[in-house]
Formats: sequence, C-alpha cells, structure tokens
Amino acid sequence: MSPEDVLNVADVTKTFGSFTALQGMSFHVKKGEILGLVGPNGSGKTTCMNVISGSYRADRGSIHFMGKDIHRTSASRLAHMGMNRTFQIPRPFKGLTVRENLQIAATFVRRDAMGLEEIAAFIGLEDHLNKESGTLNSTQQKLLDLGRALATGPALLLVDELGAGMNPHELDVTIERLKRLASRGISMIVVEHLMSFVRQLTDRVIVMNAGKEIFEGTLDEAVKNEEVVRVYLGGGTP
Ligand SMILES: Nc1ncnc2c1ncn2[C@@H]1O[C@H](COP(=O)(O)OP(=O)(O)OP(=O)(O)O)[C@@H](O)[C@H]1O
Repeated sequence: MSPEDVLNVADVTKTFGSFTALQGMSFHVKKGEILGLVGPNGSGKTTCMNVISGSYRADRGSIHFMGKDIHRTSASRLAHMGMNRTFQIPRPFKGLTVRENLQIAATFVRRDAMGLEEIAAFIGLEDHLNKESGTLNSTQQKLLDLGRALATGPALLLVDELGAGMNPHELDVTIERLKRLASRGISMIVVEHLMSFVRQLTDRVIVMNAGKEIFEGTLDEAVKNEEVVRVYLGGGTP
C-alpha cells in the first residue's frame, strides 16, 4: 500500500447467498484523484460502493481508509473519519429544509469541513436554504445529497450516479464543481453510466463486469480495449 493512498481495497469479495456480486476486487485511490467505476448494469459498482461505505460487509479481503482497516466500521463512524457518499436515489429528510438537512449532516463534522453557507453556494442552493427539501426538483435533491456529504468534511467522497437525469448544462456545472473539490484534495470514486461525464471528470477508470475488474486505465484507453467494448460499450461511441 502506498502512503499516498487514501483508500486501498484488496481482494474484496461479497456474496448474497449463492450469488457472488464482487469477486476479488483490488484497487486504490490517491489523494485528490477522481476514479471512475463503470460497467454494465448489475456488474457490482453500487455493491462495491456499499462495501466501501460500510453499508455491506465484505466476505473476504481488506479495505483500508487513510491507513486504517475499516472492515466492520459503520457508515456513521466512517463519516466521522472522513468518508461519505451520495446515493443513486437521493435521501434528504424531505420534511426538513435545505438548511436543516445540511445542519444535521454537519453534526458529523470534521475540522476542515466547509461552512453551511459556503456549501449552499457551492451546490447552487443558496436561495433555497429555507425551502422544504421535498419540494426541490430531482437535480436539486441530488445536489443537496452532495451538500450533505460535503458538510461532513470528507477526504473521500463516493459519488453514485450523480449525473443521471441532469440536463447538459447541469452536467457541465456538476463536472466543474467536482473538479474543484478534487483540486482541494478531496478524492472521489464516481459511478456513472454517462461516458462524456466520466471522460471529462475522471483521472482513471476501472471497468467492472460480473463482479470483477476487467480493465484499469484511462477512459480513452478503455474504449480501445476489446473486452470492454464487447461487454459494455458495444462498439458505439461513448
Ligand atoms: N442486497 C442485495 N441482495 C441480493 N442481491 C443483490 C443485492 N445488492 C445487489 N445485488 C445484486 O448484485 C449484483 C450487482 O448489483 P449492483 O447494484 O452492485 O450493480 P451495478 O453495477 O451498480 O448496477 P447498475 O449500473 O444497474 O446500478 C446484481 O445482480 C444485483 O441484483
């Protein structure tokens, strides 16, 4: 394991009954790096995020975050330690305002977290702080999910299909925002099906199929890889 690694995943396997969802996954993420996790539906991307973020326990293998073994560490403890995530389907407290949602997340705060007003401006919800979050549109709810993760001051952010459902302008703005976070030293794992989003955002991608890594490198290299094209990209231009 390199001292530069924020996250190190080694030989992780996760089964559900007789079904193996992850099989011997190994990879690392460096400080400030944006790693893309891509692959066909059901290939295990979200399961991988769930195992890293403490929602699921791996059956085998090890996961180290900032040098510490985090096997059996709960999601709330991980938030304290500096790891947080967004969800495919955002999970704000819908009856509470944007401000209240951010305040609750900030109770997990680490010393170097952004302030609430700064986060609200960063996610473009500064004019909606007193709005009930259930009245926000789907993109705003996704951004609030990102804001809640940022309120805990993460060193590693797991971003699960944030771009899905966004229009081209919102995607551009979101890419720019996530790059700004990386330039501040926040590492990210980004699960996404939108290849233009992945291309613009990531430093490196891991392509998964049937619970295994089949490729690691840049997206430009991935599109030239026969197996990646066969199982995922299907020969079309991503
Ligand atoms: N809690 C669970 N119980 C049983 N099977 C599960 C569970 N979670 C995931 N799986 C199965 O594990 C496999 C991988 O699912 P996962 O959601 O990780 O894939 P994915 O790559 O994120 O897919 P998508 O791109 O569609 O979101 C699927 O076959 C899924 O049905």
